[in-house]
Amino acid sequence: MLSPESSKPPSRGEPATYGQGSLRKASIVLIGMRGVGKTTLATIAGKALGWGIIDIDALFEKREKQSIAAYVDERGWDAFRKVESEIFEETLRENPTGKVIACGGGVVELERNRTRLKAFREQGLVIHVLREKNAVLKYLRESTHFPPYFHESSVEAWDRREILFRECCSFEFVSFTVPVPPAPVDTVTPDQTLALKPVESDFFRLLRFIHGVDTNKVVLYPRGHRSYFLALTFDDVRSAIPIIDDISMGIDLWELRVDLLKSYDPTFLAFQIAALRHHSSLPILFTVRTLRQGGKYPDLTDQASSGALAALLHHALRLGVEYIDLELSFPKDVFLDLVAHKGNTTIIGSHHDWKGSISWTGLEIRQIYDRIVRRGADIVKIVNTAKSFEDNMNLRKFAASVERNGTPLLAINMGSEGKISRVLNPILSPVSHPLLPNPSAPGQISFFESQTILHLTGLLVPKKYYLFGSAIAHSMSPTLHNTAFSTLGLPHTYELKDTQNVDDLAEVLKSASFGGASVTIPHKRTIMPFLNHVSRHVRVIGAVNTIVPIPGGLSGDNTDWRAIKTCLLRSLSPANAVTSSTTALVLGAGGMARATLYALHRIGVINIFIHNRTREKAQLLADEFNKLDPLLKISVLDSMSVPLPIQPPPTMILSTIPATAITDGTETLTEEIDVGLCPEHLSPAGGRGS
Ligand SMILES: Nc1ncnc2c1ncn2[C@@H]1O[C@H](COP(=O)(O)OP(=O)(O)O)[C@@H](O)[C@H]1O
Ligand SMILES: O=C(O)C1=C[C@@H](OP(=O)(O)O)[C@@H](O)[C@H](O)C1
Repeated sequence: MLSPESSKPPSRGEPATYGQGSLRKASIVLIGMRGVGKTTLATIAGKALGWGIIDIDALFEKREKQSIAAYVDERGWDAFRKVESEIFEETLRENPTGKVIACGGGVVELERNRTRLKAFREQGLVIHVLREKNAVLKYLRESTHFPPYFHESSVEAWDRREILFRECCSFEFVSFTVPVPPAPVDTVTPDQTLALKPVESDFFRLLRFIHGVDTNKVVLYPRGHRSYFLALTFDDVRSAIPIIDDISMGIDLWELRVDLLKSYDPTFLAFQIAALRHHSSLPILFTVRTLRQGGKYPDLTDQASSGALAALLHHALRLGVEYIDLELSFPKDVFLDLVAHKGNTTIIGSHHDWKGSISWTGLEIRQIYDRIVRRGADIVKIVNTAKSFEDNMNLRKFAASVERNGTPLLAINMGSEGKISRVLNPILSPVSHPLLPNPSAPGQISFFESQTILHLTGLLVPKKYYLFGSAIAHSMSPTLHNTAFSTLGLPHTYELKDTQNVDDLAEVLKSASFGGASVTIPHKRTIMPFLNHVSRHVRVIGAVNTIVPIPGGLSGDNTDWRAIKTCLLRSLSPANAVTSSTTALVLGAGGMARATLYALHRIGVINIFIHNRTREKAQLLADEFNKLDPLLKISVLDSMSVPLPIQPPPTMILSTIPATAITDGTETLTEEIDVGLCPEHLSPAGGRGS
């Protein structure tokens, strides 16, 4: 979101894959069945966090100077468990912070270990790792290094232990099986970590959420924009995966209607949530509706059924869902207990009235709102049923009356006469999609329909968006943006504004219909005097590529560096995670090179070489950035045909020069430059120095 920002220079040293902020150092303990990938995940996470990695199985073998299989064969399981427990206890005691600890699969067999894990959970993180049963059992069948269990099969041990892992953990993580190149037992090779990149990215999403570094929440009321969620009404969420790109268009959040799923088994649910997360970055709302509430979950009739619901909702917290919906009619103790343990999960307290027996103008509706607030919900959701069109007006008046209360309200009317209330509701409006099996509530409309109504009723004003630049006829931006607008039902347009003279843009910038612009050469710097604010990134990079009108004027930002940063982080494996010896090579010393240096600085790369046709320009740029942060060591590389003067070879090589010449038909604006790379720059070890 663009906003006027302070002139404070951004700090460096952002961990390469984790993000900045309140990085808590409490150690992470990984538990789970044999072969699910605890050691592998500990290696990936430890490297990316820059934390120590401890594998308890490896410690055992080191201490006993014998393989676990040989030890168990010689002295039996009880003797093994005794020593394992001592090592486990010692490891947890001595490493409360800064370590990722992989436990042996049988650690939960002893009650004292389980008690220890539960105690550890209070100060650190105990994460239960899961993987597809078939894939793990296949691995176990093929592996020869495990001692056999005496009294049961792997499957029996699995089913029995799963309950114990769940009982002892703070969170659960599904490590989906990806094809990995083979490696010796209990080792994780660089090629494997690269193949396991999707696992790393799933795991860090969970970690960022748990630690509050990025809780992936929908921004409510961002400058008048509305937010939407789509209720997934499948009995198995994997049915949504092939259409996920289509159905996610325009929405901010998934609602997983858990009551409609074909099973409420905790492992099935863990895989359902993980599958959705694996394919979409949108946050998830976990909703359970009972039969009486219009859903499919059995009605609560006694203590046992309330207990089962409470367990299901607690499981949602364990899965780290971003939002949970709690009905006001759920037992009060269940509601309050969930609120007390919510961590970074947002609680939506909801009330549904299928008959429309409560009026929006009476006292009772206010009492319902207040009761939900008193229970500790973060957002109140009241769904009534419209009997007349006027009920929608009364709803909006009620919403206005509680607006200053502080707890956001999502209020809609069901039924055909209530449709307009769905359009007018500003936050988290439930929408349907034609590709879904059926709407989750009567009167639900799609995102596209909602935008069309907003436009036709004058509530969504058409805006004009532009690309400012010269010789831009080839740009794909109009096609991209206009396709998005028409697909989403938005009335806006995006067009090219092709000019060499920046003053030609003044009129467009002042026009009431101006919605925003992308900026390219030659205006990235010269546009700045026309703007009221520029972001702190722009101040360092010295170029604007995005203009957004905000209250109080025009704001300029630079998103080039973000794209470069994202691209780099996506391709860095934990094996070549950024350290103080990581080196980067940048070609070119123009505007894009500035954004590149900035992106490198933000991910913590301090050793940078710049090569440029004109040496002086590269030197000026290096000097300027070196002054920004004394830790930076940027130097000029005179020739591309010699190796870098320091080892290891560059982990990243970034070209900021045009791949082809750019002309405007008459004049060559930039030439095509052929840069030959020295073979030593392209180390087969990818900058890992080996
Ligand atoms: N997500 C995954 N996809 C594919 N293979 C995996 C995954 N996670 C782990 N593996 C592989 O499974 C095997 C067991 O992993 P390991 O980390 O040793 O498990 P654990 O420590 O839980 O016994 C290794 O061969 C590893 O490469
Ligand atoms: O399941 C078990 O009882 C065991 C699992 C192994 O650990 P991993 O799960 O780390 O492979 C290892 O501790 C030992 O073979 C016992």
